[in-house]
Amino acid sequence: MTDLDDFIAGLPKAELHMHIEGSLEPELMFALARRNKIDIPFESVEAVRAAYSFSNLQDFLDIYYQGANVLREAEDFRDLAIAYFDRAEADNVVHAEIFFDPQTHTARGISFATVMEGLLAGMGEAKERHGISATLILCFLRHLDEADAFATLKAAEPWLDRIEAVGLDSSELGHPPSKFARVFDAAAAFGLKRVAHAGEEGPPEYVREALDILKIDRLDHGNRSLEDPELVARLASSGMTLTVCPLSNLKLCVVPDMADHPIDSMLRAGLRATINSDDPAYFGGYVNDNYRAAARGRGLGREELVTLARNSFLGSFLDEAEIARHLARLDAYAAG
Ligand code: HPA
Ligand SMILES: [Zn+2]
Repeated sequence: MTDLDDFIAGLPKAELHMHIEGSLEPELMFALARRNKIDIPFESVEAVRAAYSFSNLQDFLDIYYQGANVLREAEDFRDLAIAYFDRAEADNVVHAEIFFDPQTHTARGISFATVMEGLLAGMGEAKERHGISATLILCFLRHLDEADAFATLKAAEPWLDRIEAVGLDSSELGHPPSKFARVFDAAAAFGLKRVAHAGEEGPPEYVREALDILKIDRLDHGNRSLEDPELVARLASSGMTLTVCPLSNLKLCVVPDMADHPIDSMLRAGLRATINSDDPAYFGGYVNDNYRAAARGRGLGREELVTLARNSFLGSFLDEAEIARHLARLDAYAAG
């Protein structure tokens, strides 16, 4: 490990863009398949990993939804969450705002309650064991229709005190944010915060829709905003947080090479960019791997790394006092 790797390892950070179903490692996939007596179309853990070669977002999503099929019981969701938090603790993640995709499970006959009970149990144990605070972001699958999203919001009603925000994920192209205008309005009326994936593969116009129509509090990915200088200026002046995912961008061919990643351009443009792992089991690394890959690819130094970690707290949905507490720790670390 280099000095910079060590510095990244010790940096206190929040993770704001991580799909819990995307943290399902092949080893756990096999263990759950065995426990639940489910056939999976792979011979070995190595064969699963070998299948993780993607040329775009849809390529990945097809295999990601297939992987989630082993998740059946509340205990499975708990085990999944615990595995993520154990790994996150090793990366000095002190706070995590986690996406989950209820429709991936309810469509298979798994109840909303089963998913919630399992995830909440894992989050409770993470708090106890590691002191990691965590909240949940319910993502609507944008390839499904508005009625399905509304049914999901309805199923979430008994759990709203344990859900921080709604989000929007899955196949972006052809499914603009405006498709979910009324669902996001309804979520806002429940007092939920709003985030959306936009500008990963979709055009800058989708980012504008997410801002103007969904009234998002945070932008997931947002890479293609950079094609539109006026949009960049707007995102910068409004202090919008972008949850950027470097290894995901590389694996899904959003960037051709880490040397071409725009993370430092984003910072120079005044954007509040953060670094996150997206789907760590599928993209070859957890959050510190993402910091390291970006640092190597773009020659980031300590100052930029501290800014990225600072942004992760500033962009979180924690209250001001908690943010101040985390920033004081971060400043103490950065001062050596
Ligand atoms: O990066 C992503 N984009 C869209 N949907 C997703 N679902 C999991 N990860 C992603
Ligand atoms: Zn994502």
